[in-house]
Amino acid sequence: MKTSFVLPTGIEPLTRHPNATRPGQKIDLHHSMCYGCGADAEVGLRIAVTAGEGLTATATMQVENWMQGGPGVIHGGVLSGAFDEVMGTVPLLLRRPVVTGHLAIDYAKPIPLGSTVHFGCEIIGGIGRKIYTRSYAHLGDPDAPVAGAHALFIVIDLEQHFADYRDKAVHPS
Ligand SMILES: CCCCCCCCCCCCCCCC(=O)SCCNC(=O)CCNC(=O)[C@H](O)C(C)(C)COP(=O)(O)OP(=O)(O)OC[C@H]1O[C@@H](n2cnc3c(N)ncnc32)[C@H](O)[C@@H]1OP(=O)(O)O
Repeated sequence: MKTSFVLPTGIEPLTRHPNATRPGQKIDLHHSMCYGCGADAEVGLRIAVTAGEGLTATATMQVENWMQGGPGVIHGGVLSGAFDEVMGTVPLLLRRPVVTGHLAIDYAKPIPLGSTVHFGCEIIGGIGRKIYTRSYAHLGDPDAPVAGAHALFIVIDLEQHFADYRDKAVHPS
């Protein structure tokens, strides 16, 4: 798939944490009100990410009517959010919390409402606190991708990063 994302030189391989979620199990360490994965979010993508071998994962998302952009197809921003969620979850296999620094999406085909989008994702490697990932999406045939993505995630101190915002957090009612 065509992309203009350029990976920097000097990316080092990274290693799965020994206590990481086992292959085949859902990576389930985020909160229930998350727009990307939360079951209690008022509006959300409800993406389930499953750990794969090594530093890989898979995920699925149902394309619902509220996700419409162009007539009959998913909005590009919704797909972008889905890639962000999938790729942002995979660094948990390193047991390192991250936030998105840079996200790049390549749209290859329109995705119809009612589809199930399947995602594959892997961690390419890292440099210091920077973790690079890539992902692709298909509608059932992995040899026919409909979109791809690359991202840079930055490892954060979870407590410190959200310290000024926790009083604004929304909780399940
Ligand atoms: C929801 C979150 C929960 C997370 C916890 C639990 C995780 C559970 C999984 C859940 C899955 C969620 C998946 C969704 C994830 C989001 O959507 S997160 C929300 C969107 N992202 C944000 O809000 C981040 C906002 N930005 C920031 O807070 C700050 O810019 C950052 C990213 C923390 C970096 O700030 P900093 O710590 O001061 O570090 P800084 O020195 O600026 O940057 C570090 C390095 O990255 C480089 N860098 C930073 N930005 C860029 C860039 N855009 N391009 C290139 N290089 C960059 C810098 O140049 C620097 O490089 P070196 O000098 O080390 O070579």
